[in-house]
Amino acid sequence: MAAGIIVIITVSDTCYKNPTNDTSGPTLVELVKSLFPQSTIQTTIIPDERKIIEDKLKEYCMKNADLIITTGGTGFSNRDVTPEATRAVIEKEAPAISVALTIESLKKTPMAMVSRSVSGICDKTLIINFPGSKKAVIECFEVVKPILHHAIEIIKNDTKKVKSVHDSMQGHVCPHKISSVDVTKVALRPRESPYPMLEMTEAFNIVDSVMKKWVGTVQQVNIENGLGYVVAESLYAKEPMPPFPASIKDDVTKVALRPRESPYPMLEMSEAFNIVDSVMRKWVGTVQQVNIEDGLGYVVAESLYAKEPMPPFPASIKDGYACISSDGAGVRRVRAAVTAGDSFDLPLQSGECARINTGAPLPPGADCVVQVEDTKLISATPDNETELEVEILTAPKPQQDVRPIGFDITLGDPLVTEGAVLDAALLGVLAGAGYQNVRVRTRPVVAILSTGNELQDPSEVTLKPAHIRDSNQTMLKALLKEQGYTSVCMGVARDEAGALRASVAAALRTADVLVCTGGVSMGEKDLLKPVLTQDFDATLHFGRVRMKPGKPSTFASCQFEGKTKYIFALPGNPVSAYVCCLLFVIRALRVCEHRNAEFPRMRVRLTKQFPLDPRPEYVRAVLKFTDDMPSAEVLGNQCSSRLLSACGASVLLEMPPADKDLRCLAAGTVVPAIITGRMDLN
Ligand SMILES: Nc1nc2c(c(=O)[nH]1)N[C@H]1C(S)=C(S)[C@@H](COP(=O)(O)OP(=O)(O)OC[C@H]3O[C@@H](n4cnc5c(N)ncnc54)[C@H](O)[C@@H]3O)O[C@H]1N2
Ligand code: MOO
Ligand SMILES: [Mg+2]
Repeated sequence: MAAGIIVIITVSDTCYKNPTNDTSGPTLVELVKSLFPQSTIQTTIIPDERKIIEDKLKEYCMKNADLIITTGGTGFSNRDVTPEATRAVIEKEAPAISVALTIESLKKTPMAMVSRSVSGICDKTLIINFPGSKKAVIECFEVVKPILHHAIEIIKNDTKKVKSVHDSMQGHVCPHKISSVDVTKVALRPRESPYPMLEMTEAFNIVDSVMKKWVGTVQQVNIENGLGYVVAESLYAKEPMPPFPASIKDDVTKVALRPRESPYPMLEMSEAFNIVDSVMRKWVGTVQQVNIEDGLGYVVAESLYAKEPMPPFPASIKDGYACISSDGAGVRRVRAAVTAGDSFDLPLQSGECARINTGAPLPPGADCVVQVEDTKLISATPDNETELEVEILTAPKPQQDVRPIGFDITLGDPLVTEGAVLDAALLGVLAGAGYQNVRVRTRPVVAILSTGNELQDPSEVTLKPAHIRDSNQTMLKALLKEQGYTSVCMGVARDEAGALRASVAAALRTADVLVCTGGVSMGEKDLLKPVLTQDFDATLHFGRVRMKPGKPSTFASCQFEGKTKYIFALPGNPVSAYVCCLLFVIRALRVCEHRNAEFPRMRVRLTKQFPLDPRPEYVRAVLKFTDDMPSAEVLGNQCSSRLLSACGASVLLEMPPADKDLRCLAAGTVVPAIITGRMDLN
């Protein structure tokens, strides 16, 4: 066997702190040396940290080590995580090795039962876990010794096909076919692609296994900028939430004069939606110009047409030879070469061809392209740098493998029509068509305001008695961003008429649409509705909706400094704010842009039974796509204060209200789901 790299990793907190404690590592080195005298043996000592173990294993797999033997961290204690780290790195498990180790070790000691060794293969590397003691290492090595050479040999041989693809992906040429080809010798280039044609599944597996070895690190982001990142640590509640017992209903005993019934009629959802639509439709948007770099998600306000055809010249679809089709099959003189970006003016004559590349313009006179695979080299210059004659093996048809002028886009074709939403492909089309700027419909400026005497800034470490941190501003800003809208945060207003008045005025000065949370229900500190009506002369379009969560949802508009402003005063409970922002605010913003305001819906199957509320309920859930119909897993307790119930949600299940005949939906019931989030969050 060719000499390779063999790695011994000692996994142990104590040896890491003091390497002189390591006896099993050096013992293993001696054993390995005697079996693989030609190999390079590398050793390292690392602590019992899963991420560090994984990264070390990946690092040596990347270096194409033949064998990695770990010693330590296989037991039952909390810190023993070597098997878990190994399992995360290997692509194929080799369970028989671990079984053999266990059987043989059990003959010596029942303690073998508390070793959880894992063995397996990652690409070209065999990884085996040994326990941590010197004695165990000697015994285990005896067990695997007879198979090591053979196992390593098989793993190496089996990877030929994969290796050629790995190499080509890494910019190396495929070794067994064209490693000797000098790219300047055009005449010697292969007439068949040397790269094996993989099936999609093979390609996916290779991408996965190569990318799995990417050794990422961990970085810290501020929660303001965290949207979409994958969390690298588990975080735990430092305080209970709420930190004090909170009454579900306000204490009504002390404030003699407030109404005992809400004066706001309870609207049905359909009525509330109709009101949002009809009020927001009156928003008079204008048109603004954006650079295509910033255009993603905007609604186009003008139709744009192609100013040039695409391609602007007849272009080759293949790497091959531009020919005259009426010449038929047979030998041609290779008159010249045209690569992409070149132009070529001299017309081809009968009996001639020009070497041509994909995307290059056809020379005048040529009317077809013959791909290189369908040709044979007849003669070349002695240095092989130029082809002189090639044989066209099959008679070409006119226009074969040619994209004529305007094939993709004809001059004057509509590229984008008014009302389209700019996505990645459209922006690419505009870039390709020479449009740098595009006129789009303006969007209302959105401001977010939290209200509540109990709220502290999220950055504050210590909570004052009876206080909580403001989660709504951060959440709503990110939620709007997820849905494609920007917003500005206006801070927290105290539950006092003067403070609310000042904060609302500041927000309305900045924004067209104000989204505020809290202070809209029945408590004596719920002052937002009276402040809006009395101080801003606002029209309350609705103040209560039959929905859960979100019952006291409020929508108002007013004139402020000569402009119409719109206020969504959402309930303070974080989940109510989350759901109502999706259902009302996003809807309103889409109406302003004259877009389809409805989220798409799909039918999904409940995995568990669900008790119904008297109000129609919007239940946060994730979807699993294991069956014909997606199944919906409800994200735990749906209390409107528990924002964890919205974490990772991709849908809001539309649950019907309970009635006397139907109080609970059985598992398996099909319900409509409003698609509000991404389906691929883990
Ligand atoms: N007597 C009644 N009491 C309540 C009713 C009712 O019909 N009759 N409705 C309940 C419902 S339903 C909801 S929802 C809430 C809505 O309350 P408000 O909109 O008045 O909001 P607040 O009272 O200010 O706060 C409610 C809850 O949310 C917490 N909160 C507020 N803002 C934030 C924030 N920015 N970040 C995190 N948490 C926040 C606040 O501390 C409260 O716990 O009213 C019920 N009461
Ligand atoms: O409507 Mo509230 O949002 O049920 O908790
Ligand atoms: Mg309240």
